[in-house]
Amino acid sequence: MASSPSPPCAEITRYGNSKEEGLLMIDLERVRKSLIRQEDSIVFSLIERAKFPSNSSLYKSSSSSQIPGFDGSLIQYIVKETEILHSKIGRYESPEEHPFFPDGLPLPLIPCPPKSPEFLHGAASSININSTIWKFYLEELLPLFTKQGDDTGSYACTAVCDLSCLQALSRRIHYGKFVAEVKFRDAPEEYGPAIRAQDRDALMKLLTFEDIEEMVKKRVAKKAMIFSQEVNLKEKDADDKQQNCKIDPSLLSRLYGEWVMPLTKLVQVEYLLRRLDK
Ligand SMILES: O=C(O)C(=O)C[C@]1(C(=O)O)C=C[C@@H](O)C=C1
Repeated sequence: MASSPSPPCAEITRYGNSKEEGLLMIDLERVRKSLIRQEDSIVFSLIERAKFPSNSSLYKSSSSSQIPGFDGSLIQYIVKETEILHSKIGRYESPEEHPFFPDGLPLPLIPCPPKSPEFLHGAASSININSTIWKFYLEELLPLFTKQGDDTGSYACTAVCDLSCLQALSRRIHYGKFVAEVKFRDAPEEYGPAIRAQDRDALMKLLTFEDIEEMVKKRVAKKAMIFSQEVNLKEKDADDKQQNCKIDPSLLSRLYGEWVMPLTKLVQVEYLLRRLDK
């Protein structure tokens, strides 16, 4: 009975025989499953980025001086140009995707499937915190999990890895919109008064589950350890596995505890504040 979703959301399935009766089925368990799956992409993309040194010149304006007519760093150039291409093929028609440089993006050149009933409130499209994600990634995260060094020969590959990391983090953090919508639908009588009072603190309290956050932090650290092991056919002991990690597992739990979950919650609050807008 399930037909493919439209716009192309990876995780949301539309049920029903016709467009009119189609219902978007999504619950907290399903949303959390998606967040768990997205952890894999984040951990893998960070492992890939950690192969290269910090390459800090890549993030300075001078790095793109040879590109005519472009004012910005090489990483900005690569992300901007990639987003132009992705926009032409309809990537940003999906409510799960958010560009880092939204101004002046071209419309899709290929036909996008007709829109099914929106799951999110219309105000969702006005929420994009990628400028905050960009800043924390470049200024706080990169110095933590890359080794100091400059290798001009690897700039392009480094930037491509940065792009994957940024996109994976952005998708996960903005997924807070879906989490918030599900929570609101589950308990409108609890969220309604806080929304009408525009009470950020009350909303934050309502949507926070500390036990889940602890579990998430432990799980991502474990994933970092497992995914970044050298796979060896000979059995290794646990200490050995820990030492050979390509990325420090405790960094992953710190990343989630200090940035990923707080920013996901910020997106949830921003969304809920607008949830009853007409
Ligand atoms: O699972 C939830 O309920 C969420 O809102 C997601 C999330 C997270 O970002 O992982 C955020 C807030 C909660 O405190 C727990 C976890």
